[in-house]
Amino acid sequence: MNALRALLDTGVPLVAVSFDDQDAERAASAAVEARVDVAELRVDRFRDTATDHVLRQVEAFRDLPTLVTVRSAAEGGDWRGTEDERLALFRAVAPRVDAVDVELSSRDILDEVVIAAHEHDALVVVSYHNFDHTPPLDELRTTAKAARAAGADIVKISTMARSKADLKVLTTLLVDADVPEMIVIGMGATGTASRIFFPALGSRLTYTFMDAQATSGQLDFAETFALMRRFHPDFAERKN
Ligand SMILES: O=C1C[C@@](O)(C(=O)O)C[C@@H](O)[C@@H]1O
Repeated sequence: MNALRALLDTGVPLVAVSFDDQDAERAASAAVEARVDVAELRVDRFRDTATDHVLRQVEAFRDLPTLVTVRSAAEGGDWRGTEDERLALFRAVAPRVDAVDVELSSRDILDEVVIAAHEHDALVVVSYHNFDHTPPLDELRTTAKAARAAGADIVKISTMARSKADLKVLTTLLVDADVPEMIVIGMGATGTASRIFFPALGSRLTYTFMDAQATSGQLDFAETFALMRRFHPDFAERKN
């Protein structure tokens, strides 16, 4: 059974920590010790993206559910290789991870990534990021539906929240979701509340960091863990 799916099936909100490839064995044992739910490996931030190296990093996190992200530059990531190389990496990790995250805008490889992941029972997060602003609700709904239609097991929408109105748009998107599984994140300082409170409205995963902050508005793991315990009784119970 896919370990991430089993966790999602409990319905309890999950906390992910994003990692690069620095000292993976140490980072992985710290994550297990801290009771992290999901390790997001940000392969686009690795110093080395050779397949063997990437597979060794994945192996280092074997005791945790793993989610591999190779974020395109177009959506704020550090990937500088070709789309063929990116697809090859997704194919190489698919048999060894619980999930992959691929952007809806990565049209040239999206279908192939979904096929490769599903062939190996890995879940697919189809994502949309907007580091500039939060688009209107209708537009986000269309994006979420397109992500679902593309084969997403989980649709992730992450946009820069600059106002309460933006948070309202994201809240409505999440609450009135007509796609089943969603992760919704408001980035930036105004969005920070969403990282703790959207899980109460059904957002499945909140992202944190242990070493270096990955995105503006993120809280570190320790603070997130404490706040999640404080505001989510089911989370507190699972982490007792
Ligand atoms: O897309 C997301 C969410 C994120 O950007 C955040 O704002 O927490 C962090 C990324 O690592 C992850 O892939």
